[in-house]
Amino acid sequence: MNGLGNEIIVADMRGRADRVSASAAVALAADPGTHFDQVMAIHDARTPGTANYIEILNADGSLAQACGNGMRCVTQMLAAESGQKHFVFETVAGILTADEHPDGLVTVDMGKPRFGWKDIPLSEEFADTRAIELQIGPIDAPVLHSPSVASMGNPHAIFWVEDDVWGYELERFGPLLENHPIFPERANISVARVTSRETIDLRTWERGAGLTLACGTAACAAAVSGARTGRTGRQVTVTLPGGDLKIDWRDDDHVMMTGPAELEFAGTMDPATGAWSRDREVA
Ligand SMILES: N[C@@H](CCC[C@H](N)C(=O)O)C(=O)O
Repeated sequence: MNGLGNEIIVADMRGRADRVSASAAVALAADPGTHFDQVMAIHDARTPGTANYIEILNADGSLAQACGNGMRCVTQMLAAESGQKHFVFETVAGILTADEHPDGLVTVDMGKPRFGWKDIPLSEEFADTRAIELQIGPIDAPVLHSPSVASMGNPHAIFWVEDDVWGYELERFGPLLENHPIFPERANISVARVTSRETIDLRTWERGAGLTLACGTAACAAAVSGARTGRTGRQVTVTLPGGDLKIDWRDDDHVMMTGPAELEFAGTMDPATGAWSRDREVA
C-alpha cells in the first residue's frame, strides 16, 4: 500500500505468534518488487478494548514507535475487509484511534506530542525545544540550523527554512543529522517552509528509511512545532512531495491527521526470511 507515496507493507500477522524479522524487512526493502519505507505488522490484540497490536519496522529492520501514513493504510485495509469504520489500535507508543470517512480518507488520532528533551530524546538538556542548538554546514554560514524538536511517539527535528524546501540536499544532510550524537535514538529529519498561517511545505529524511515521499508523523511534528513557535495556527495543511495531509492540533492536545491511503497489490510472504510472491494485481 502507500500513504501519499510513503511505501508501506501491511503484513497480516493475526492468529500467529511470530514476528516479521529484521532480516526479512531488510530483504524486502532491497527487492525492487517490494521496496518499502515501513512494514506495519498487524498482530492480535494484547490489550482489551483494542482491535490489534501494530508493530512497525523501518526499511533498515529497526523498530519504529509510530507511523502516521502506515496507520492510515492499516485502517483502510481492515475497513475494506470488515466494513468497520472506527478502530482502536495499540502500538509500542500507546493506544490510538482511526476512522475511515465516506470519501475514503482516514483520520488517525496520533495522540499528544511531547516536547521535553528527555521525551524526544536528546542526549543533553535543552530547556526550550522550540529551537535547539544544532547546525550543519559552515560554522559561520550554516545551511540548516536551530531545529524545533518534538516527539510524536518517535523523534523529529524540524529545520525551518525561508526558501524552497527542494533547494536543500536532504539526501546529503539527512543521514548526518539522523545519526547526530544529540539524538541517542536517531531522529527523523525534516526541512519545513511556512507558506501561510495554514500551510507548510515539508520534506523528510526518515530514520531507518531515508528520503520518502511523505511522513505522517513528521507532518504532525511540523504542525505542532509551527503552532508552538507562533509560525502557524493549530490547523494546517502540510504539503509533502506525495501530496497533502490535514493536521489539527486540537485543544485537548491530541493531533489529528487526515489523508488518503491506497492499495497497490497483495502477496504472500515469509515473515522470517522475506521470501514473497504476488497474489493479485489491483487495477
Ligand atoms: N513514515 C512514517 C514514519 C515512520 C517511522 C520513522 N521512520 C521512525 O523511525 O520514527 C510516518 O508516516 O509517520
